[in-house]
Amino acid sequence: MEKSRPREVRLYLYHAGQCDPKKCTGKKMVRFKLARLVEKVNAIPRGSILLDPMAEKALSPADSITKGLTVLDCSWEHVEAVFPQLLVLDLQHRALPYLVAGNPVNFGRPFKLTSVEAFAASLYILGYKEQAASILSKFNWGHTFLEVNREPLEEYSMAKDSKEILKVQAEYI
Ligand SMILES: C[S@@+](CC[C@H](N)C(=O)[O-])C[C@H]1O[C@@H](n2cnc3c(N)ncnc32)[C@H](O)[C@@H]1O
Repeated sequence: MEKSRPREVRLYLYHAGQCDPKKCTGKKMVRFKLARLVEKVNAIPRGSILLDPMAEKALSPADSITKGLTVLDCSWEHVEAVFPQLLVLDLQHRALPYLVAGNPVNFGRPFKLTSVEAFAASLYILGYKEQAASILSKFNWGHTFLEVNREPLEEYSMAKDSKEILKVQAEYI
């Protein structure tokens, strides 16, 4: 029997305190109660998907999101040091496939997404398109992310598994 699908995905933000909280998209999501702030690394829900730009496996519709989705909001300068430390925890590390930033600071830059963009891309790929649009709607540039990535996002959301995601990605790189 098919597992029941939650109506919305639970979103968790672990904030490493390395960026300006006024500009941080993750902190803004927490203020709007769109994501729950996790204060300690050990409090990240076990079994949840951790969006890790260095992960070997790509996120795909085959992933189970029943335990939720976690973004680690840290400075890009520290990504290579921070993520490997979390490999000891029971989390599903997943990288997002090729997508470009839609925010005005890094517009058009591939792979390096803000926290809200990473959440929205994941939700879209996992079939939670309304929730993706809803979290982006709190940012005046948010709709741009979906507009510039609509085609790959649609294709990724129809992929069977991580291998198929990589095949689709190859069309765009
Ligand atoms: C490095 S932080 C920077 C956040 C930025 N300070 C902000 O205001 O949104 C962005 C986080 O989003 C997730 N993320 C971004 N791009 C990603 C990718 N290509 N694959 C997987 N996760 C990604 C990761 O959890 C990453 O640590």
